[in-house]
Amino acid sequence: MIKPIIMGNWKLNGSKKFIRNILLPLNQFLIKYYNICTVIIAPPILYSNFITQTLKNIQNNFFLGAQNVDIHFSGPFTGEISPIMLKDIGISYVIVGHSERRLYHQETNEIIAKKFKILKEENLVPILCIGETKEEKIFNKTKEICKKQIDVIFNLCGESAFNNTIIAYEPIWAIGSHNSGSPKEVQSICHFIRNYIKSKSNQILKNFFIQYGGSVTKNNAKTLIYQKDIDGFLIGGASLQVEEFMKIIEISNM
Ligand SMILES: O=C[C@H](O)COP(=O)(O)O
Repeated sequence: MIKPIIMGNWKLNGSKKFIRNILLPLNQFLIKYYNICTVIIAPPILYSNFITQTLKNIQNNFFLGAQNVDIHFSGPFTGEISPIMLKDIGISYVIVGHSERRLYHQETNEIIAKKFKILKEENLVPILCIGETKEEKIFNKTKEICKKQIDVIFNLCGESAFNNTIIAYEPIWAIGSHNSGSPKEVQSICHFIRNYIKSKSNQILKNFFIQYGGSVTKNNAKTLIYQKDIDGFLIGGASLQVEEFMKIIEISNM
């Protein structure tokens, strides 16, 4: 069995107090899971330094991630953060293509592919979010949408694009909805995604993982993580509650 990769995406939430309350106990808790589980937290990026200072002895299985990156390495791009800067402050994993970025910041598949590419050039691990809207699901277009979101990456980055990467399958209708979709249904899409990526990769795919995201809680984590093609979770709301998040980590390692 592979080590589950559990990521908390804090989105636009957090404060110094919140970090102390959540991350100090979480860091301690992770001692138990040394070497059997990878946990990543993506806070608002400006807190990264405060987090490393506060935690001091950060566990080896605990990483900081970022929620976004720019498509440039440097230059006159006000308000942006480059992959070089992320690497410089010790970030290893970066979310790209989250549906909230696609929706509220007009990020197209093409922009997302550029972000994916620049991260790979800096040897950072992109976590590419893909998934369909409710309407697309109703019209049975889930696979078509996922394919499209994947193809644009292959087109820009070549056949080895998905080595050392993660795809987070996040159906948009499931995000923050208290409805994760049935584990069987999620498994079947994750299986499709893995096979599709394998079929388009020119060589044996190395270090490629699939996370599921969308209303993951301690109540549904167990049946979801038991699915063959779900290697971990990308968690929003439940990552903001320390007890709940720790329970999900515990369940994912049973
Ligand atoms: O990045 C995380 C996802 O958007 C899932 O959010 P959620 O767990 O609150 O549904």
